[in-house]
Amino acid sequence: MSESGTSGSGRGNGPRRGGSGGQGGAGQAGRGRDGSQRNAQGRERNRGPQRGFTENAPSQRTRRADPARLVAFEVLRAVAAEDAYANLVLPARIRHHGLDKRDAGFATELSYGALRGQGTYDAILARCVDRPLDQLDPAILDALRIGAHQLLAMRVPAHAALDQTVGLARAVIGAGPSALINAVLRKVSAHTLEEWLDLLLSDETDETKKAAIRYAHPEWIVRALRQSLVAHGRPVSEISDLLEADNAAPVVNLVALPGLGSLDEALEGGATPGELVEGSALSSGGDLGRLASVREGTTRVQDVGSQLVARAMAAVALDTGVKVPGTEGSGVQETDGDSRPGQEREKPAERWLDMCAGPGGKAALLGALAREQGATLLANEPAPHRAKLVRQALAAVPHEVWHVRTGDGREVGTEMPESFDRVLVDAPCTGLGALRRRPESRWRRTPKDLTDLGPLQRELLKSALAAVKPGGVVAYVTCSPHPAETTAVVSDVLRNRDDLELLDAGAALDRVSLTGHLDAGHERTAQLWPHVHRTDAMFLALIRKKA
Ligand SMILES: C[S@@+](CC[C@H](N)C(=O)[O-])C[C@H]1O[C@@H](n2cnc3c(N)ncnc32)[C@H](O)[C@@H]1O
Repeated sequence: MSESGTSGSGRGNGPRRGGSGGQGGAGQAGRGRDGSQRNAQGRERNRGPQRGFTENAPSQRTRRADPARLVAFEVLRAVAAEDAYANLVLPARIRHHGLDKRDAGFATELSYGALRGQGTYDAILARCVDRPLDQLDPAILDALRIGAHQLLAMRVPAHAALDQTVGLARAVIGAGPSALINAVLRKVSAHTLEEWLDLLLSDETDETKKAAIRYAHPEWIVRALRQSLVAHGRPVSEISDLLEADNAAPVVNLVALPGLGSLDEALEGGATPGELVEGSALSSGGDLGRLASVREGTTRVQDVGSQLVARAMAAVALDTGVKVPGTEGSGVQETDGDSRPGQEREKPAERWLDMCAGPGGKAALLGALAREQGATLLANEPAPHRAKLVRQALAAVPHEVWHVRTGDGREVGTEMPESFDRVLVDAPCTGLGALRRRPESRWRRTPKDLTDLGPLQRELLKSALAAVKPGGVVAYVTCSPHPAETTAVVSDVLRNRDDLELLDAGAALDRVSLTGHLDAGHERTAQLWPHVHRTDAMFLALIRKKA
């Protein structure tokens, strides 16, 4: 453990309401660098004027960069300057600097929290800097964001947050800016996060602007998520819970590939059985590489929402032309014509297609399910490096079950018409339903992404509908709840087509869930939510081509 006050890390969250700023986490009592005592929640910090800063001038303070803070700073710099993804840069920087487990946790919390909370922190910093933030050197601004997150949302003693952030700036930006950083962070530390929010929001009447600052989301995303709640039949009053859920670090979910993997080792190691879908568990944290089944690839990290939609696609009834009266369109109650007693016929193996497979999370689960059901899977992905990841993901599934195609999904419908029994279109989307997973993405996305992706999403769905056999089912999935990429795509593509029927996706999800009542369905499509189901906001529509 470093001596730099990193022992007081909170959980991997963005800014939170509440004076202590921290919730959850180990919260052990400890002594800071200056010997000050912290209680179990680290609450000696955030006391405004009472806090005992060292009176040293910045030039007399720490001159070295604490490795955990340096990692966080490098992550923020790579995200801002190189358009990097934090979740890819962070592990590489942690390895490069050889951080131990605890410092790695601190660096994760600091970098993810500072990135998620950027909107709130920038609003606070703007009150503490004597010029517009965009006139600051971007590296200084990133150092200030790191300092603000420590001061306002982590259980780091204020003096350590200041001293170490100034030390970091001296080491990596230069001596000049350290006085500015010191002065600004002192101003930031004069209030708790809740006090800052009161100050910032006291004169604000616009509810969108208020939510944007309080929950650190761009205003357009606040509006988009409100619209999404309404479109999927949920009360708009849930918006605060949804925005707050985006700021919580997601628990790592595991899936044991059916028929191939086992969760025993994970459960013995402290994982908790998943409550929503069979074969899943909530990881107890730590290095998952310690689990042999994870190393083999038979147990994988996968959001429960992804597991549910993949299982629903694999389980939904195909239209074999034999109907049970009163169950038309349910997608779950029709009998399989081939399985009637006394009339058994050799059933040809089903062919499944995962049209947008990279990096292969759902393909691995579908491959395992296909093996169990005697089906085969074609996993398609146009980007060669992602197609390689799909092969790696599928490596644990016997090779005769699957094949990876590197190509454009829009061409599959014409190249392989009416060839597949089940098709998954996990369409490229804005990812507005997975903001908690990608801390920087909310600041990177723009409303234009929604309009740009629309034509591709429609073409992929049309291609899938051309590729599916009569009686077969297409699952259209996004990790976004926005109506422009969910319900609007489905209704546009289904318009004027009497050969297609929308199955009840909510019922199909219920059927593969452990609870049997997810309450995700609305007008025959289904939407999962981080604040309701603790999953990514996955959308599912199931479209069957009439036999
Ligand atoms: C949401 S991701 C799929 C995630 C994947 N199903 C999984 O569970 O790991 C969308 C994928 O679609 C791919 N994609 C983009 N354009 C495509 C196209 N024209 N045809 C097929 N796939 C495409 C992207 O490269 C990306 O890998």
